[in-house]
Amino acid sequence: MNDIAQGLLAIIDLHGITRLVMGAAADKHYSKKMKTPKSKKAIRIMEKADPFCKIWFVCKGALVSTREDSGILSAFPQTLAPSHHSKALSPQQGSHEEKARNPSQVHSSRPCLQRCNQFSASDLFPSRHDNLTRPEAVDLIYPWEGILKDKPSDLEHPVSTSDMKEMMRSSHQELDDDFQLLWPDTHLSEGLGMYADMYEKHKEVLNEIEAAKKEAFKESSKRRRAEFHLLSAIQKGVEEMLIQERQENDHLRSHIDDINKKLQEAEKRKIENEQQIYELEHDTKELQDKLLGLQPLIQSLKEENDSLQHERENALKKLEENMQATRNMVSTVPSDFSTNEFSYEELIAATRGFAEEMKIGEGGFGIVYRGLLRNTPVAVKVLDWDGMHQTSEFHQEVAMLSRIRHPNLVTLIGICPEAYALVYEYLPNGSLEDRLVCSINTQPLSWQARIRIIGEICSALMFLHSSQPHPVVHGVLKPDNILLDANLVSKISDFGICQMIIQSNNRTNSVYRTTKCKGTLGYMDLELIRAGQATSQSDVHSFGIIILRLLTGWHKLNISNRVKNAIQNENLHLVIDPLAGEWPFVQASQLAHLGIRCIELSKMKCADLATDVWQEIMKDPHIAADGFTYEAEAIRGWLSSGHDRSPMTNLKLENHELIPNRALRSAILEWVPQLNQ
Ligand SMILES: Nc1ncnc2c1ncn2[C@@H]1O[C@H](COP(=O)(O)OP(=O)(O)OP(=O)(O)O)[C@@H](O)[C@H]1O
Repeated sequence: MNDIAQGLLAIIDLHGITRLVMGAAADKHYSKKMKTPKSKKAIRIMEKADPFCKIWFVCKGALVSTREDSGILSAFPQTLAPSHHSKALSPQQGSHEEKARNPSQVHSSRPCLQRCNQFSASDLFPSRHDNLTRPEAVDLIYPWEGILKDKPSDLEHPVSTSDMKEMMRSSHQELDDDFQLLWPDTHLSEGLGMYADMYEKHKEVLNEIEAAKKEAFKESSKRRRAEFHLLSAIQKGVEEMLIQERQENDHLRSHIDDINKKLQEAEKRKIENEQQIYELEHDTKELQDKLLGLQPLIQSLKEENDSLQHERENALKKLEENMQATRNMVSTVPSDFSTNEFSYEELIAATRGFAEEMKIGEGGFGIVYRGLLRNTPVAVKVLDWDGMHQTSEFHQEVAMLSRIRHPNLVTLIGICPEAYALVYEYLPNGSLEDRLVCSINTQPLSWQARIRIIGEICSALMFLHSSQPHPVVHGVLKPDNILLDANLVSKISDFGICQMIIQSNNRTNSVYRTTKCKGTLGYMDLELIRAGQATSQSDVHSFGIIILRLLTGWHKLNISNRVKNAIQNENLHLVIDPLAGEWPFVQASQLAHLGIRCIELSKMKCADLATDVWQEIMKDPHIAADGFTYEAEAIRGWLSSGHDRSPMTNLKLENHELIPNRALRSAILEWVPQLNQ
């Protein structure tokens, strides 16, 4: 409660205070001329305080003014006004009983109180208060001391409650004494004589009036208290309500602010979206226009594509026809065909007179020299030929062999009958044997290259075995006879030579072949050797051994039994050649089975690479992004297992698209029935 005056008023009402002494102004403002209170609080108390409360306003120890308890005094009948009837009152009856019940009210009804207007502060307060070191501090009684937290500045030195009570008691006593002086008992008894009855009645009436007044005052106080409590409660409620409303308003305002912000953002987004839609519509329209403009181009491209497709089909058809014609040409040896023949002088010039430094090596059939013939690098094989009398036969056989062309057969360029020499294309990367033993510190062949080479050898062998009018058998197939070109593409050399030599020497010495074919025993079937015959079965057997050699890197006899055991013991992974890199186990296992199968097939008369082996290698050839042809299932498996590099080149594949190799497929399909005839 910050309004002190209001607080004092409430306390006056609450406690029914009827006597109050309070400061009229701060001491420093005191002047003798001061007749009314100057402090705002004092003025307000004077104006608003309960009319029953009499107030003495003091300043610097002097009484400045008094506000009478006009409510009570005015309630008295005029006849009882102290100035007229003071002598009619019985001091004993009036003072003592009433003093006991409500001394303040009794005092207020005493005529002597009228004199208080003329009292100085020292008159009002007993002499002992004059001894107060600071009389000006006696401004206000604080029975409620502690309730008011802040004392007003002009009430800096309030008198204690006990002091004030004492002051009041002394004052009452003094007033009683005055009565005693005015109405001594002797005068009363004498004066009442004739008016005794009247006096008694008067007294009764006065008592009744007094009682009624008390009752009225009590009621009024009670009502005011109730009103005060009610007002306080209402005020408190209103304040709480206001606080709550303020909080709600704040909350509502912040909520509205949030909504406004969101609205603004939504508006912004809406504008952006509209802008985007507009741009998209614009772009769409532009694209549609462009598309319309491109329509003729698309149409012409479509037509071009159709015609190209048509051309392609025709080309394929032509290719197939050409292939067929080639096959017919190969199978039919024209009588007038003339082989490239080189003179002995030419060979001497090409090989620098068969110089030692031009010698590449020596095999079972003769010595091989490197040379440059007609600006072409060549390999010249001078045969160790002792059947001089059969020159015509040699000529015929070689002529036949020189017509056989296949990408995986070393091309026989020509012959030199004078020197019994064969002139071949030169293959710079040596033999498969050299690569397998990594001679001259060459890199080992990868498993991809090995699988490719197996396919190439199979293809070449099939071609030889299907040659017309009679099949060409290699007879001594081994890694030394498989040469590699600059791109490590494998080519079989010496095909037909063994057979030719055997045939030419058959009549004289059947053991010749085996003694001459050094290093071939591991690749030839002993039974076939004993039978003294080189057949396609012997080639299949050798091919099986070569497969196992490429798979394991072993150069051992009995290799097929060792691989078989590994398969049975489920430890094939222990026998595959680690130098070839990380073999895909499925392919490695397939190759192991294929190699063993070839060896077993060779024992049967019906062994056929095309139907029994090749079919397993290629059923549905597809071209991958690296340009190589693969079995569709194998290359799909390769790609789907996460590989993105070429199995052949190990370079990254540009894409994973596979194009069916229709030409090869149709060739295979055509081939197979022919082979089976
Ligand atoms: N066309 C060729 N180009 C390059 N080198 C060749 C060519 N032909 C053969 N050679 C090499 O000449 C050497 C001798 O080859 P040759 O074919 O006479 O014997 P071989 O195959 O090793 O054994 P055999 O003839 O007893 O089977 C080998 O090192 C071989 O690699």
